[in-house]
Amino acid sequence: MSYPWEDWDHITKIDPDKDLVDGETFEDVCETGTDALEIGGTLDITEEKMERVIEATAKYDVPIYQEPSNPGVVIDDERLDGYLIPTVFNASDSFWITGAHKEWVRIEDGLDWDRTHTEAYIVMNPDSSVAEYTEADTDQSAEDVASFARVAEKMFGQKIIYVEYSGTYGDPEKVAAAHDALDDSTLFYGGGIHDYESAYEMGQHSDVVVVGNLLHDEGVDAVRETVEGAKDASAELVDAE
Ligand SMILES: CC(C)=CCC/C(C)=C/CC/C(C)=C/CC/C(C)=C/COP(=O)(O)OP(=O)(O)O
Ligand SMILES: O=P(O)(O)OC[C@@H](O)CO
Ligand SMILES: [Mg+2]
Repeated sequence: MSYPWEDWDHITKIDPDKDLVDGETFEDVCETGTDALEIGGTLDITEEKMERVIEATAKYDVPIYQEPSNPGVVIDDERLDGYLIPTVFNASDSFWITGAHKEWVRIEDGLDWDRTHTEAYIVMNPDSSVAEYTEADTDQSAEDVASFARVAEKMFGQKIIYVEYSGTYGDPEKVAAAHDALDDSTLFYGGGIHDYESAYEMGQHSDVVVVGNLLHDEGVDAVRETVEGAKDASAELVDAE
């Protein structure tokens, strides 16, 4: 079976609680060359805010996925290509590993399993709200990160492994260790990507780079540069094979 993210190099993560830069539109976001949009954030996500982003982005060619931060914010909307449901492998509170998922499945009947996929997060920035929220143990060496990645792929069948440094640029050595540990699963990297160089570097050590804050802080021109960095790194990896 093949999955859409196997062809992606770059994702733009849109926080429905934050605005775009003045004068920019969601059409501009869709024209950056990014391969997919992930809509979600940790704080203050409401149904109205989610719907507003879906409404504004669904008409373009770029696939859109919701990434819910808790079961209460999932939107049932045919225009979404699917749902990317996090599970945090290094959370201390099991609610963020399987508990929230159990609650979700218990309250929702008729989940669309064909459009529902999981992302195995390894949360690495202790100062991020996602680390606090999930009580993640971020003190992980490169070997630890690689081992989590391998466990996620081989023992838990995860198709997407996500090394998450949300808000800060990560350690390329740890990201590379996760990448090397995987056979077929797709490695997402996110955190602090802010220009061509940073996207290019992490693009060399992962399959897909995820860009979040930059869109809301700097805007679409900056995001476009990161698309170029990620695409150039990916093209080189393909050439090297
Ligand atoms: C079962 C369902 C439907 C949901 C559970 C989902 C889980 C386990 C969520 C855990 C938290 C998580 C990994 C959320 C994903 C989104 C994310 C990392 C957002 C980053 O949040 P920001 O609001 O940008 O905050 P920081 O950058 O400060 O971390
Ligand atoms: O906001 P940034 O630091 O780009 O991080 C992107 C993403 O991994 C957040 O979940
Ligand atoms: Mg963030």
